[in-house]
Parts: sequence; structure tokens; C-alpha cells
Amino acid sequence: MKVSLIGYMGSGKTTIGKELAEKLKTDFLDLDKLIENHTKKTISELFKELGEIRFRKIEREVLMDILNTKSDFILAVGGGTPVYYDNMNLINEETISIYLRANPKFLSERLINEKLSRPMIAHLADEDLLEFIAKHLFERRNFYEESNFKIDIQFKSVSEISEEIIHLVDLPQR
Ligand SMILES: Nc1ncnc2c1ncn2[C@@H]1O[C@H](COP(=O)(O)OP(=O)(O)OP(=O)(O)O)[C@@H](O)[C@H]1O
Ligand SMILES: O=C(O)C1=C[C@@H](O)[C@@H](O)[C@H](O)C1
Ligand SMILES: [Mg+2]
Repeated sequence: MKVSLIGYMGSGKTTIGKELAEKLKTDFLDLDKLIENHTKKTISELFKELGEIRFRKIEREVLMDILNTKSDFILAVGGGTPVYYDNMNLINEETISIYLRANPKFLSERLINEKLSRPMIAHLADEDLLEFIAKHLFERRNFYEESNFKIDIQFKSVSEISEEIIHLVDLPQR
């Protein structure tokens, strides 16, 4: 089974992915983490040293490598992955994709204390975060909405969301 989790920064792709993989007894892969292992640099260092465009190239290569070589996983993609190249088509061809959906206000409240590890928003003043996310999500949401399944994640616990995904997608439990 190949499952990918899609969504904006802070929607819980990494957190839900870990829990889901544990419940389904499969491997958890985090695209950001694999990029960091591959380059031996943090995502923040890559943005600083290479810039976003070259980061997106590496992200694409690591994504293709996963899809070409692994056959059983829960994959948390990056928040921006679906928006570049034809990544979203590739993700939909090769995996069951699930969009973890939340509104800008919810995401900004969650991200306000976690800006620094996320180079897309690290430079923003707290009072500008909501407006930035609203515009950014508007630009990205059509890509996210191409996912095979969509689930609203607001005010739900990690375990509630994982159970909802397992039943919605009818994922086999081993
Ligand atoms: N359902 C939830 N309930 C409460 N807190 C959550 C939930 N899901 C995630 N979180 C918390 O929200 C924060 C962001 O989650 P996470 O890092 O998993 O998001 P992400 O989608 O992987 O973000 P990014 O795209 O930046 O990697 C973390 O502090 C995490 O612990
Ligand atoms: O939303 C984005 O563009 C990003 C999200 C993270 O997962 C990382 O891939 C990086 O911080 C960029
Ligand atoms: Mg993550």
C-alpha cells in the first residue's frame, strides 16, 4: 500500500503519518526528512544556501526516487511538493493521496510558535502570518484538492484523524 499525506505546513502530515504507519504496521517516510538525510543539511540551510528553486529540484528527485523504489509506505510530502513540476499527478498516479484540510486561521494559530523551522514563513512578523497563509493557501489549494481523499482536520486529535483516514480510505489493518 502506498499512501501520501498532502497539506499546508502545520496540517499534521508528519504527525499523522507517523501514527498511521504505526497503526497500519508499515513504513513512515517523511519527504523533508529524506531530503535532509540525502543532502546532510536542514531544510532551512537548503533554502538559505541554494534558494527555493534548487530546493524544489532536490525535492522532486527524492520524491521520484521514493515512488520508483518503495512499495509499501505512508509518505508525508512537503507542504509545497504538490505545487511544483507535475508532482501532484505523479503522487496521484502512484499513491492514494489524502489532503489534510484546515483553514488559514487554524493553521496560523498552530504555526505561530513553529515559524522558525519553516523557511517559507520564518521571516514573517506574527501579525502578518494569517494574511500570508490565507493568500498562500489560496494559491495552493487547487493542487491539494486534487487529492483522492480529503479530510477536515480541525480540532480533531491525532488518533481521531488517523482512525478517520483508515475508515474513509478503507486501508487494510495488519
Ligand atoms: N491533530 C493534532 N492535534 C494537535 N496538534 C497537532 C495535530 N496534528 C499536528 N499537531 C501539531 O501541529 C504541529 C505541526 O504538525 P506537523 O509538523 O506534523 O505538520 P506538517 O504538516 O508535517 O508540517 P510541514 O509541512 O511544515 O512539515 C506540530 O507541533 C504537531 O505536534
Ligand atoms: O510549504 C512549503 O513550501 C514547505 C513545507 C515544508 O514541508 C518544507 O518542505 C519546506 O519548509 C517548504
Ligand atoms: Mg512535516
